This record gives sequence, structure tokens and C-alpha cells, in this order.
Amino acid sequence: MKISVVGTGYVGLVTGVTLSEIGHQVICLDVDTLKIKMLRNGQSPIYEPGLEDLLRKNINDGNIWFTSSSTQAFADSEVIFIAVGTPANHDGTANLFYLEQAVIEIAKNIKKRQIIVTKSTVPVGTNQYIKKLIEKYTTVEFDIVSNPEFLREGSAIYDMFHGDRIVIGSELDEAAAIIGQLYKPLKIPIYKTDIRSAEMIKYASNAFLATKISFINEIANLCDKVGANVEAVSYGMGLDQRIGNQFLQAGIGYGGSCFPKDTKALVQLAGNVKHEFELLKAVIDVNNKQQMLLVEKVKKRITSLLHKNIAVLGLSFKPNTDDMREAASLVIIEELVKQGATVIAYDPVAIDEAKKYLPTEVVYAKSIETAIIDADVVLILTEWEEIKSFNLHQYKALMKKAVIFDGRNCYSLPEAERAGVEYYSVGRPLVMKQTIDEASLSPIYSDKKDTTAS
Ligand SMILES: NC(=O)c1ccc[n+]([C@@H]2O[C@H](COP(=O)([O-])OP(=O)(O)OC[C@H]3O[C@@H](n4cnc5c(N)ncnc54)[C@H](O)[C@@H]3O)[C@@H](O)[C@H]2O)c1
Ligand SMILES: O=c1ccn([C@@H]2O[C@H](COP(=O)(O)OP(=O)(O)O[C@H]3O[C@H](CO)[C@@H](O)[C@H](O)[C@H]3O)[C@@H](O)[C@H]2O)c(=O)[nH]1
Repeated sequence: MKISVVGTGYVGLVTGVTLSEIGHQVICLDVDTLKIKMLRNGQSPIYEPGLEDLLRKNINDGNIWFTSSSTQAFADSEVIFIAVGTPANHDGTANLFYLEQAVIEIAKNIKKRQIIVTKSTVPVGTNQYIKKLIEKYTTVEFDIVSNPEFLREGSAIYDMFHGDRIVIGSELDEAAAIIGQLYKPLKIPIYKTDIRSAEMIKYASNAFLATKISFINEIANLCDKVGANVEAVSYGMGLDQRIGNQFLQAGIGYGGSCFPKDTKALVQLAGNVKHEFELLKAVIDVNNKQQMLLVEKVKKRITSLLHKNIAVLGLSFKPNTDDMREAASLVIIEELVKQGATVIAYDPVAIDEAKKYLPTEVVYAKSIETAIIDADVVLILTEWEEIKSFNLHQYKALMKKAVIFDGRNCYSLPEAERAGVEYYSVGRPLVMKQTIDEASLSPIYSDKKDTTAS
């Protein structure tokens, strides 16, 4: 099938490349001419495992092209996917500016009947609005399909080929059938429904996952106070198949380009129809507080942050991506700098991206080792494999005093105990800095009240 994809960001590019891989002829359009130039040269503008290889393969096989010309993009297409950004406005509502621009370009340039598929995450009712907007600019016939995307950054290619479901919202069975056919080689279960329900499935799914995270983070905070271990608790909860074991990883809260904006947009959407979504508002509040909790723990331990050297390991909002949008590191580092700390940051891939967002005072290190030498305290903010597998004894060897605040529970408590570091994690008992000899004499977990003195 001849397919156009509008927007070559995380969703558009991964969708375009995947569709080209399963046998379609794909042309991708973007207003960002620099991106188009890179893509034509087989370079991915984003870090996403496996993406660049698949991109090059399909460029070489003549299955995928890139353009910044709308005329060229829609000249031949049968199906058009819209995958432009829908970021949050200041009030939390979804900003539909890019979508409107894309839709107008489509309407002005289509010459024959098309199926126009919205992949961008959009508030309920938006596809209806898109239909009206297109009708203003063209008399060419078209169908509208809502096809929300569920891929995760960092595993986007894997998710495209192994998704749990493909949701197709349509008013017309024929249009839904064509889109279903287009995805058939992926062998992923397809769920067809009406357009408004499809739009809502996307927001409801993200809101539910965000709720699981805020819930387990509240349980973790409670575990901290009553001496339980959240890891054991989430494992025990997850054994119940009705609960499931995913998205119960306690930490410093959710970030990224989706959960923060989509939860806010759903609260606003509810507000528009005079519905107070109290549960979701609480989920958002818990998340905002969770990011700052780690800084509060550090302050409790070292009293003042002024002139302290703080090494931050991991900057991206999750591992295997260079995406810094709404990363917890942004909020945490800004606060550390505000309080006078010297921040030395390390991330395996996100440093260039991070520089665009972080305060200019931040110093960047080329390795974990150089970041932690002379640090008073280490903060782990992203669970990159390189960070998780970094030998704990190295902290002991390289730091003046190995004090680690792990916002992602990367290490097991016995490992920390064996390394003799002072190890604070989320919802798990504290491991105090001590020698192995001392450990054999005294209990390893000390009461939190004892930890404020340095
Ligand atoms: N990032 C994710 O993991 C993810 C997953 C599922 C759904 N979504 C949703 O998919 C949509 C896209 O997200 P993203 O992360 O890929 O965004 P992105 O910011 O990475 O990419 C959007 C791209 O669209 C381009 N663009 C903007 N206006 C355009 C226009 N008029 N014509 C052509 N190109 C235009 C931009 O230049 C940019 O390259 C959003 O609605 C998002 O909520 C994102
Ligand atoms: O148990 C968990 C799971 C995730 N997170 C955090 O939650 C955020 C989001 O993680 P994840 O969902 O893995 O990444 P995203 O790429 O943001 O993907 C989400 O957002 C996308 C955009 O809408 C959806 O398509 C995906 O289905 C949905 O998982 C990250 O900050 C994670 O650190 C936790 O704190 N604990």
C-alpha cells in the first residue's frame, strides 16, 4: 500500500520504518528540514535501539522516502498517518496547533480519495473536528480513522512488532478493514471500535499506567515509614494476576513526553464536561511530590547543599532513550543548583539533549568514574544498564565517603551491604555505610532517625 506519514518524531518515524519493513511504500513528511536531511542520509535524529539499522535497510531497498514537500508527500498516497506532536498547553489542555497545520496541508494537497489516520494522541472529539476542518479545504472524498499508538520509547521498534493490540476507531467498516489489512503482517490482535472510544482508550490507558506508578510510589513512601520493603510488596502484589506485575516499580515518579501531558489533558477533558477527575488529579500530585522527595532525603542527610559536589547518574526520563521531555532529572537538578550545589552529571546518551534543558552551571562527565570522583553524594536518576551494572565497590574506592541515593532501586540491598556503602533507595530500608566486620556485629538496617548526622 502507498502510505504517507506526517511527522517524523518518535511515533512517525518508527511507524514509517515499520510499515516500510512489512512491505508498504512509505513517504514521510516533516516541516523540520534538518531532520529530513539527516533521514535521507540514513541517520536517525533520535536515539532508539534498532531504528537506524531498519531505516537504512529500507532506504536501500527503496521502501521509504523522506520529504519536506506536502505536494510530493500526498501525490500518490492511499493512506495518510498523522503523527505530529500534541504537547501540553500551559493550562494542561492538548495543544492542537501542529495537528491543525498538518490537517490543513493534507486537505490542500490530496487529489484522490484517502483514509486519514490519526496516530497522534488527541482529546475525544478531535477526529470529528479534523473531519470538519478538512471539508473546509477540499471536496475530495476521504475517511477518518483513529489509530492511537502505544509504543514506549527505548523499545519502540520492539513494541511495534510485538504490541498487545492495535486499536482502530472508525465510522466506516470498509476504512477500518483497510487499516486492519495494512497491519496484518504484524500479527497483532486488532480491536475495532468507534472513533470516540478509540481516542479515549489512549488517554485511559496512559492514565491507568500512571495511576499504578503513583500508587506504588505512595506504598513505597509508606514502606519507608513502617520498615517494609516495596520491592517485596510489589512482587507479592504482582503475583495476583488481577493486579499484574508490571508498572509497579517504585522510584522518583513518571516522566517523558506522554504520561505527564496525557494525564493533565484527561483532567482538562473531564473538566470540559463538568466532571472532576479527582483520582487522576491525586495521581499527578503524588508524582510531582515524588520527584522532590529524593532531594529532601539528601538534604536531611547532608543538611546543606551549598558548595556540595553532587554526582547525578542518568538524565533521560527512562533508559535507552535520549528524550529529556519531563525527565525527573530536570526538576531535581534545577533544585540542587538553586540550593547552591555543584552538579556533575553523566548519562550514556542524553548529554547533548540534556544541555538544551539543564541550567548552564551543570558540569558534564564522560564516564561514571569521572562523575563520582570527589562527589559528596551520588544520585541515581535513570536505571541505564551501564549504571545498574556499575560495581558498587567502585563508589567506595572513588568517593571520599560513598553515600548513594538511588531513585530507581538499581542495586539489591545485600549488594549494597556487601560493598559497605551508605545506600538510600525508594521504599526500601536504608543500608548504612560500614565495614564488613562492623556488619557482622551490628544490625545492617538502621533506623532512619539515626541517619541525619553525617
Ligand atoms: N513519543 C512517544 O513515545 C509516543 C507514543 C505514543 C503516542 N505518542 C503521541 O504521538 C504524537 C507524536 O509524538 P512524538 O513523540 O512522535 O512527537 P515528536 O515531537 O517527537 O515529533 C513530532 C514531529 O512532527 C513534526 N511536525 C510538526 N508539525 C508538522 C507538520 N505540520 N507537518 C509535518 N511535520 C510536522 C515535527 O517537526 C516533529 O518532527 C503525540 O501526539 C504523542 O502524544 C507519542
Ligand atoms: O513501574 C514503572 C514503570 C514506569 N515508570 C516511569 O514511567 C515513565 C514512563 O515509562 P514508560 O511507560 O516505560 O515509557 P513511555 O515511552 O513514556 O511510554 C508510555 O507513554 C507512551 C506515550 O503515550 C505510550 O505509548 C506507552 O504505552 C506508555 O508506556 C518513565 O519515567 C518511567 O521511569 C516508573 O516509574 N515505574
